Amino acid sequence: MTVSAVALRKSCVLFVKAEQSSALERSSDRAWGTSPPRRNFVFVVNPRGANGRTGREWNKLLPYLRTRLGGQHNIHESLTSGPSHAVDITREAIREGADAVVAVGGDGTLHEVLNGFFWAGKPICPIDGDCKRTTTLGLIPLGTGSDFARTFGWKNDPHDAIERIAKGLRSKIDVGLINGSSGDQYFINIADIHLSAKAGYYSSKYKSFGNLCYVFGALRAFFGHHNHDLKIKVNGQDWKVYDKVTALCIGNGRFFGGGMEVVPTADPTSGKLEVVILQGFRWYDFILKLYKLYNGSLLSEKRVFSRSIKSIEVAVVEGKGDIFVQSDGEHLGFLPIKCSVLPGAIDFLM
Ligand SMILES: Nc1ncnc2c1ncn2[C@@H]1O[C@H](COP(=O)(O)OP(=O)(O)OP(=O)(O)O)[C@@H](O)[C@H]1O
Repeated sequence: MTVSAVALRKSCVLFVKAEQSSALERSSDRAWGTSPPRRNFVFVVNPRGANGRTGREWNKLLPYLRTRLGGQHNIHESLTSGPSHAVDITREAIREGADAVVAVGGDGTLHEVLNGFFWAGKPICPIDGDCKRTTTLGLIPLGTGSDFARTFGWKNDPHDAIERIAKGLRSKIDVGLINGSSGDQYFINIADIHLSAKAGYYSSKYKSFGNLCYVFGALRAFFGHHNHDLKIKVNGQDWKVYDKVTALCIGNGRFFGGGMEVVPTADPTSGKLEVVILQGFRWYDFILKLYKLYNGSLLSEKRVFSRSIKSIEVAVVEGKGDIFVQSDGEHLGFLPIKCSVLPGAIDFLM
C-alpha cells in the first residue's frame, strides 16, 4: 500500500524536532553527571483504531503518560494518517535511534509497527550504524480485539500498560515470517488460513460494530465455504496432504477474533510456532463447539490436530482455489505461503 508522502514527511519532521530537544536534554544530564540518560520513546497511535476510540482514549491519556514517564523519557507522539503509515513511522524512528517504539491501538497497528522493525529481510539499524543498539517494541493495547495482549493476560487498560512501560522490563520474543503473494510479512500473534482468514477479512468491514464484527465476519465467511484439501510441508520434510481443512492457524500468540483461544499451546518465548489444523468442520460444529474456542479446550476435539514447528509451507492440492491468508488479523492474500519462526527476534516491553 502507498503512504502519503506529505504525511510521512510530517511524521519525520515531528520526530526530528523532538530528537533535537532530546539531544539537548541528554547533554544537560551528562553535564550534571547524576541522572541516567533520558530514553527516546516513540508512541505510534492509530487514531482510527477501535472505531475511533483509540484516538479519544489517547487524547485523555497523553497528559498522564507525560507525567508518569516524562521524568526519564522523551515522549514522541506520532499519529498515523492511514493504513501502513505506522510501518514508515517506525522505520524512521529506529533509524533516528529511538530506544522504544510503542504501538498504541489494536493488533493491526501492532502488526504494522512490528513490520517497521524490518526492511528487505533484515532488522533496521540506526543511521549512526550501531546495529547492536536495539530498539524495543512496546504496546498500549487499545484496539477492538487486542488479541496479542491476551496471551500475557493483559487487558485493554492503558494505565496498566503505562505501568509496564515505566518498569521497563524487556524480554526477547519470537516473530513469524511469512513469504506469500504479498512478499515478506512479519507477524507477532497468529497467521491463519482459509475460513478464519476469510472471516477476518469480512470482520474488518464491520469494525464499527465493535466485537460483534467477528460474529458478522464469521457468518458472512460461512456462506459458500467449502473445506479444502491442502498440502503441508513441516520443517522441510515431505509434503503431506490434509483433507477437508476448515482452517489452519499458526500461533506465536494464543488468541484471535476478539478472545478465541485457538492456539492454546502457543508461547511467544518458546522459539517455535504452534500449528493448529481444523478438519471437516461444518457451520453447526462452530455453534456447538464455540465455547471450546473461548475456553481454550479446542485441542480436545477429534478433528483438531496440533504440533510445534520451526517452518511450514502450505498450498492447495489441486487448482488455484482462492484460499484466504491473514496474519495478525490483516488480509495477506491467498495460498501458497511459506512461514518460519525468527526466535527471539524482537525485544518486547513486558
Ligand atoms: N489514520 C488511519 N485511518 C484509517 N485507518 C488507519 C489509520 N491508521 C491505521 N489504520 C488502519 O487501521 C487498521 C486497524 O487498526 P487497529 O488494529 O489499531 O484497530 P482495530 O482493528 O480496532 O483493533 P484489532 O486489530 O485489535 O481488532 C489497521 O490495519 C491500520 O492499517
